[in-house]
Parts: sequence; C-alpha cells; structure tokens
Amino acid sequence: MIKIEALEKEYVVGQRRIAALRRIDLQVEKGEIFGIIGRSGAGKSTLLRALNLLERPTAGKVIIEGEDITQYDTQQLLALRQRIGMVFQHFNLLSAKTVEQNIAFPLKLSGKYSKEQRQQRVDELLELVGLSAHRHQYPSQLSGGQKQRVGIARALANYPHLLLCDEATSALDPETTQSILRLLLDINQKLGLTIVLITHEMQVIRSICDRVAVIDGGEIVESGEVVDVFLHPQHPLTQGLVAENQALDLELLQQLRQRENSDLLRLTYVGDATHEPILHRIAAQTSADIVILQGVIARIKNTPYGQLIVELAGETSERIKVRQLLTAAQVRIDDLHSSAVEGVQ
Ligand SMILES: Nc1ncnc2c1ncn2[C@@H]1O[C@H](COP(=O)(O)OP(=O)(O)OP(=O)(O)O)[C@@H](O)[C@H]1O
Repeated sequence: MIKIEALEKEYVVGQRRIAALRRIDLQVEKGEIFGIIGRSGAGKSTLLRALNLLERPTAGKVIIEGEDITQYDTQQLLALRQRIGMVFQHFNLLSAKTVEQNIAFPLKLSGKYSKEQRQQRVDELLELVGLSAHRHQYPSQLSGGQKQRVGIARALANYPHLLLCDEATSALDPETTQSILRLLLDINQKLGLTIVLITHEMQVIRSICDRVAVIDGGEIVESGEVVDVFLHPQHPLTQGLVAENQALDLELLQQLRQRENSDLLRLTYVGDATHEPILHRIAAQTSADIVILQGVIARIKNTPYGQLIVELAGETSERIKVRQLLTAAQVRIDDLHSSAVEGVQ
C-alpha cells in the first residue's frame, strides 16, 4: 500500500541544516495499523506529513498504491489528499461550526456530493463515532474525547483509503485514550482502512498496532511485529520505551540479593501458553525452587502474553532440567544476572 524508499528531509534554518529524516525505508501493508514511535524531535511528524506531502521530502520516494506521489502535480496532490484522512492531536475543528457542519466540511470542499448525499454521509459518520446526539453542538461544548471523535469522523468523510493519526490521543486522559483507540481499531476492522499513527507512548502501539517502527534522530532503529518488538526489544531506545510501559519494579529487582546457586530469569510466553499452568507443572517435576518475584499477564492487541521474573534455586542439574522443560514448553528465557538487571526491559 505504502512504500517509502530512501526518504530524507533536511530543514535549513539560517546557516543550520537539520537532518529530520535520514534514509528511511518502510513498507505499510493494506489494512494494517502501523505505528511509528519515538521521543520528541525524533522526526515522527515529519515522516507522517511526508505521506501526504504536507512536508516535501528532500530526497527519496513515497509510493502509494504503486504511484510515486513525489512526482504528482498540484491537481493530483489535491485528489490524493482527499483519499488520505488526517487526525490531529489538537483536533483542529472549526469552532464556529457545529459538529455536523465540521464533518460535512470536507464533503462540501470536494464538490462531489449533493446536499442529500452529504447529509446521509454525515448521519452515517455520526453513528459510527457515537455522536448522533451531539450533532448540533459546537466544539466548545464537547469533551476532548468527543472532539477527537468529530476529528475522526471528518477525516473519514471522503471515504479515504488511508488514515494518518498525528498523536491523536496525546491530549486525552488514559480512559478517553482507550476509547479513542478502540474506535480506531473498530474503524480499521469494519472498513478495512489502513491506519498509520505516530505516538510517543508504547501503550498506544501495544493496544492497536500490528507493526511498529521506532524512530530516533531521523532514523528507523528498529521495526517489526508489535509482539516481537514489545517482548524482545533490541535497541536501547525501544527497551526504554517498553520499560516505561511495564509494571515491573526495576528498583526492587536491583535491590534483590541473589541466593547462592540461583539464577534470576525473565520468562516470556505468548498466546495459548498464557493460559497453561506451565510453572506449576514444571515445579512438580523438580526439586529446584521456582520463586515468582514479579509478573504480568496482559495483551498486545489481541495476543495474550505473560512475563515473569523468577528466581530459580537449587542443584545445577535441576536448574538445567527446569530450563529444558521451560524451553520445551515454548517459554523464552532471558538471564537477568545481577549485572544484567539494569538492562531489564
Ligand atoms: N519547520 C521546521 N523547520 C526547522 N526544523 C524543523 C521543522 N520541523 C521540524 N524540525 C526539526 O526536525 C526534527 C524532527 O522534528 P519532528 O517534528 O518531525 O519530530 P517529532 O518526533 O514529531 O517531535 P514531537 O513529538 O516533539 O512533535 C526536530 O529536530 C525539529 O526541531
């Protein structure tokens, strides 16, 4: 659906040149939710805005449905932007217009629809985002979450193939964030719409994205399926972002005094294994002690996973046996010896 090849963007401010994007290569598949995560200033907005050429790249290609849009003329660009919806962090609603007028606005601009068709489309969209009862209200009379629902409905008005979300939940509280994320997921599933979002929060990626790219200093430092990147982050930046999103108490782990003949392990299991009493079964087959120090069972989008920090103590042969049994049960083992504890994700 989208292919980005060797994309670069340089801003020139006075005598200074700022490399905002450096040789970015990315591919987004049709129908997926693709997340781009990074710290402030990493280049997320520049990259997102390059997808509809609100930001013109300095070099490289942006290929959407087989066409390199960097070669488009003004007319083609206008048509393209109607097929790409955009949702903004601060909603960007027209304050003097009602909810339904805001949603109807892009339909009017396109000039393609009669008044009746516009009204019918607005009704559908109000229903989709759950705001039918608020149609005559003005933005100032709405909560942040409701404003974002209007922003989403407006972005969907012209039947886009692609939805770009620029920190769409960053101005919202955690509960409202979840409800907006559920709405985006619902839209993705109901309409088969491809969504590309940028965020600085791993929670957003974890809740709804299929794949993720991590950006730092204008470069993609890690990318892949969210389950893989979240559970086995490779780059220090990704490890930091994942750690911020986990309820594991790292300080407590660092203070732990390990017993003699013991290992400190992180066990990770994904999918059906999450519901199996694996540790219980293994404990029954060994004289080693398996002490659970911390643990979390949660979901990454629709995939359940568990992550436990355990101390494994006992005879070397028994500890080896436990490791073999864990591996046979598809449990991933990471050793967290005291020196490695600082790197716990
Ligand atoms: N119009 C501009 N002129 C000059 N420099 C810019 C411009 N826009 C962005 N930059 C610079 O480019 C780099 C990437 O900025 P960008 O806004 O894409 O990052 P970001 O990851 O979206 O950050 P944030 O999360 O804070 O919005 C930064 O160093 C920023 O200062």
